This record gives sequence, C-alpha cells and structure tokens, in this order.
Amino acid sequence: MATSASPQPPTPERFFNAINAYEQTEAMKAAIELEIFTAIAEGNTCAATIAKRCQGAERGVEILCDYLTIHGFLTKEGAEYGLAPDSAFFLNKGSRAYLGGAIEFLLNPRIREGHARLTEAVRQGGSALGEGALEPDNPDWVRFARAMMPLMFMPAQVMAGELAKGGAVNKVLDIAASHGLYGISVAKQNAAAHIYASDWKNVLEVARENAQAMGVADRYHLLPGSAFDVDFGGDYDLALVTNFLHHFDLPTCTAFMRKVYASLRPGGRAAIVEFVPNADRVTPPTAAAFSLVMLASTPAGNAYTFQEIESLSREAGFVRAELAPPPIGLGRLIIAYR
Ligand SMILES: Nc1ncnc2c1ncn2[C@@H]1O[C@H](CSCC[C@H]([NH3+])C(=O)O)[C@@H](O)[C@H]1O
Repeated sequence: MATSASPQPPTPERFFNAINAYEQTEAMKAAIELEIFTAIAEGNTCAATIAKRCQGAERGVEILCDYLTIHGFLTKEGAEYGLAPDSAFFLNKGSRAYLGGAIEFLLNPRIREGHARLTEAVRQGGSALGEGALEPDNPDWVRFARAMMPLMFMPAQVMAGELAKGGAVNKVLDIAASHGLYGISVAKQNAAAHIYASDWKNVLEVARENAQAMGVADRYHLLPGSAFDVDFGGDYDLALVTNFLHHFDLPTCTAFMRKVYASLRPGGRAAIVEFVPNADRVTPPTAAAFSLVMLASTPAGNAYTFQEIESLSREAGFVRAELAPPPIGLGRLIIAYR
C-alpha cells in the first residue's frame, strides 16, 4: 500500500530555533557556571532552594530551570525540578563523569569567533582566522588538554581495550597526545610499554603531569614540536593518531600517514580515532556536523569517511584498514596495518 505522509504546513519554527540556538548555548553556560545541576543533585529541588545554593535570584533561577526543562536537561513535577539522566551523569560536579569544564575550551573566544565569521569561511572555503587552530604552540590546545580530559577517559579505555585484542605492544607513538589519556590507557594495558608522546611543548606539560599522576611517568617520553617536523624515531608496534587528521586536507593526511607508516615496525598498527561520517556526509549527525567545526577553525580540515581514511592509509603504504565495531566516544577507531 502506498503511504504518503500528509503534507505539513510550512512553519517558521525551525528557522526561529536555528537563529535562537545561541540561547541554548548561553543557558547551558549559565547553568554550569551557577552549578544548577550540582545544586539539584544535592537535593535542592525548588527554585527558592536552588537559588539560595547557587547565589541567584529566585526569578532568574526559575526561568532558567524552566528553559532547561523545555530542552530536556531537567524534569519538572509541580514546582520541583529533577535531573534528566544525562544531566545527572555529566553535569553534576559530584559525578566522576562531570563534563561542565569542557566549556572552557568549547566556548573559548577564538572558537566562537571562527563560527561568528562563518560567512567568510564559507566564501573562502576555510577558517576566517587564517591558520586558526593550527597556529604553533596555540594556547587553546593547553585549554583543550585540561578542559576536555574528563570527556576522554572512557573513549581512551575503550580504544585501549579494542587494541589489546591485537596483542601486546612495547613501543607506542602517541601523536597529538594532548592530555595523554590515549597513550596512558595503552600503557596501563601493557605493563612493559613505553609511550612516546608528540604534541606542542606547552601541551605536553599536561600529558607529563597526567602520566605522573597515573603512575606511568617512568615509561613516558616527550617528543615536543610539530608532528610534521619532529623525528619520531622508529620501530613502533603501535602509533595512535587520535583526533588529528581532521585538521588537515587529504593530501596532507596522506603525506603524514606515510611518516607514521615509516615509524612502525613491519606488522605494526596505526590506530586512527576520528569523527567518521557515512559516505553521504550528512549522517550520523554529530560526526557529520563536525565538518562545520573544521570549516570554521582550520584552513582545510574536514571529517573524513571510512572510505577516505582507508584509501589514504593504503596510499601511505598500509596494507589494509578496518573499522573497529565499538564507538570511541562520539568517534570511531580505524586500525591500519603495516
Ligand atoms: N602540527 C602539530 N604537531 C603536533 N601536535 C599538533 C599539531 N597541530 C595540532 N596539534 C595537537 O593536536 C591535538 C588535537 S586535539 C586531539 C587530542 C587527543 N589526541 C585527543 O584525541 O583527545 C592538540 O593537542 C594539538 O596541540
């Protein structure tokens, strides 16, 4: 039987929602800064008690909490607010998975400026900020390393678990190590493994602190400077290339993966973690929409499909590449074999 969806009358609602989307940004930022979610987790459930705990005005807190309820972050029964499950897990400061600090990176002025100048970026096909995120020793990456770290614990562990299925590793290169968690998770899985971390010098300070705090400092080595220029050395069993390739165009990624290939021992593996859209480039939404972030903040970066990553890996010399089944946070793991 033919099914024809009854035509919906045109509505300006989607347009208004898009134009006003910054209101959600600001409401979330305010709620995190005021610790609204934490206050509710602690048992303050009506506007008056939340306001007292958060040092806000009752009127302001009530309007903000209603708005957060409209958008699914809170629940409301009568005058009592509660936390939606995601909010309880990620937005309560008392939770081990607290992510609120990520706004220090995600909403930093430079990133916002890149998006505020999107019309220019679209006209010229790259960030209106010139080199943008790719400026050497860019302090925003230190902010990323500190602010985004809580978001990376789980994905790093899932990745390390998946890679462990391919056997033990002794010498590991962690490219764009940042907070260091990906390499450190592999070090935790492999008691003999030495990790060589590449990133800008200022950023590696954060990785070094974390390696120390997590008990692997004696097996942790730093390779400061641009990953394109620095001598990685060789004979690695495993190279981690996590959330790095999307900053560059495909020819640059291919040339870079040639360098990674050369650093591996025969039989070694490269573990590429990326936002991976489907071939249609519009699904799944979060991975596919990441392309816009790269348009706003880099000269030529993009989110690459599995086919693109597989093909550039082969061009770089790898014999094959496979997409590992489990999601790695919001991204995917592609293992390329030398
Ligand atoms: N040319 C470069 N050489 C080395 N590191 C770089 C370069 N350009 C950007 N980066 C680093 O690349 C990282 C991108 S963010 C990804 C960090 C981490 N691998 C993760 O998945 O969470 C930042 O730490 C930047 O400092």
